[in-house]
Amino acid sequence: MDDKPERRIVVFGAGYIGLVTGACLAQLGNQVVVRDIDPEKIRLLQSGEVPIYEPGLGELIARNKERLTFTLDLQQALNGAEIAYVCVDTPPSASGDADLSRVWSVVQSLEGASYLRAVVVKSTVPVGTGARVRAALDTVGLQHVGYASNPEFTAEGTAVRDFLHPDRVVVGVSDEATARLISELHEGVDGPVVVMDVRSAEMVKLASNALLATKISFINEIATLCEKTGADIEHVADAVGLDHRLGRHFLRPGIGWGGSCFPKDSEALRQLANNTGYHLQLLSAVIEVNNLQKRRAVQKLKDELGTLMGARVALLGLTFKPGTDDMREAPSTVLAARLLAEGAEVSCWDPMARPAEVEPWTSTSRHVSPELAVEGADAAIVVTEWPQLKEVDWARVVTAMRRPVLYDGRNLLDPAAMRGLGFTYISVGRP
Ligand SMILES: NC(=O)C1=CN([C@@H]2O[C@H](COP(=O)(O)OP(=O)(O)OC[C@H]3O[C@@H](n4cnc5c(N)ncnc54)[C@H](O)[C@@H]3O)[C@@H](O)[C@H]2O)C=CC1
Ligand SMILES: O=C(O)[C@H]1O[C@H](OP(=O)(O)OP(=O)(O)OC[C@H]2O[C@@H](n3ccc(=O)[nH]c3=O)[C@H](O)[C@@H]2O)[C@H](O)[C@@H](O)[C@@H]1O
Repeated sequence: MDDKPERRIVVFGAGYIGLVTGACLAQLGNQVVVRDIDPEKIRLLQSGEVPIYEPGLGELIARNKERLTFTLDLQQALNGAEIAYVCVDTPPSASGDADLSRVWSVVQSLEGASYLRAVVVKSTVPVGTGARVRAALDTVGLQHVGYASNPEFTAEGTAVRDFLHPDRVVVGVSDEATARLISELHEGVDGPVVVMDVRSAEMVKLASNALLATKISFINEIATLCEKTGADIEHVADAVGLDHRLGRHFLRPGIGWGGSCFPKDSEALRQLANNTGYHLQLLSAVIEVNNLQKRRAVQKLKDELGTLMGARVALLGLTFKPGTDDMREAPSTVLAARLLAEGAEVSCWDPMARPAEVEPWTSTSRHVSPELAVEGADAAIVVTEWPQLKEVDWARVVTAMRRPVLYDGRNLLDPAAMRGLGFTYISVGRP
């Protein structure tokens, strides 16, 4: 790593991916400028604060402050930059296809960047985007600049570790020089660099997320069948997962997958197929199973309580998984909307969700502890498996609730112990 040249890199986007990419590339010995168009994010970063919660990120940024700067200013960002990383968001558009407007805006802004040798897209994009970016670069006079697709596989909550110790780094290129440049940038990263053509690299990303989502929806369907047949999904998943060809990862049954990526990327892949005239039947079912999983939870409470009209239901955990403050497409958002539509009153607790993202549920009251959120409730749902929920004094909670109905959407708690305390305890796929 010592004789590796120090590169000047500009990263576009100071979000979950851009910040981790920028900080890790600085840690690997490069000079990095992260550029965003959100003045508040840049203000926070310039004053030493990190606008998102990602374990280890704040420390990494602080450790590399000599090599890592943040700016709103495009010219300052491009000044001397040899490599431009595109890490902007690619949210779903009204048609379900990925909205690439932010990617195009970055590509247009590169015109005149005279030191540039390569543009690298890390944002998740439809297959074929690279060819369009290549054409756009040619149009703005950057024919000599190489192009690489370098999709990101990090998960929120473990992103810094995932970046520096990945299972693989995928690099899609069409020329040798760019392949060498991007491979060299990854010296010091503890994982194999796999080089391929651009379209295949773009497909690896979408296929990986779709397969992970498929595993979860599959185990959730088997869990439903366990409920109907008296089998226990935890035994089933453990023993199925012991087959090394199948593995235990992503066989955790629950209330459904959410987050900023599985929902949007599975829909984008489905639409990508539709655009070619091919219907991805399996993936469509995977998405449908996931949608049903959240509705089934509400129906189960309805079965228990008779009606949800006027009932008070506590949501325990709001973020799409523990270890993050990210609420994008979190199952809690669907549960809250469904409960409110049924006429229930919703209370909630989460240690990390940002207040602004909970505010839209106008009739929701947020509490500082799970104990306060469930007080006087007719039912509670464990939505996110925050470790704090393991520490709750459930013996006290059972007496504080109006009706002690507990739906454990993450199979976090012990069924026998909870029933022993007097809860009407329902979990996913367990007797
Ligand atoms: N969040 C995650 O764990 C993962 C995300 N990805 C992909 O990475 C991409 C980025 O995702 P996140 O970081 O989560 O998004 P994010 O929404 O957290 O961050 C995107 C940032 O880009 C900024 N931005 C928008 N237009 C810009 C422009 N023209 N110039 C500079 N900055 C601009 C936004 O202001 C925002 O701060 C998406 O395509 C996502 O699918 C891939 C793997 C994991
Ligand atoms: O493209 C992305 O953005 C990222 O999407 C996921 O990462 P992330 O969304 O951070 O979170 P995961 O840990 O994968 O969890 C996603 C959802 O699936 C749920 N899940 C996960 C695993 C499981 O066994 N069961 C299950 O219900 C989680 O609760 C969560 O709602 C992938 O794991 C990353 O590899 C990928 O880079």
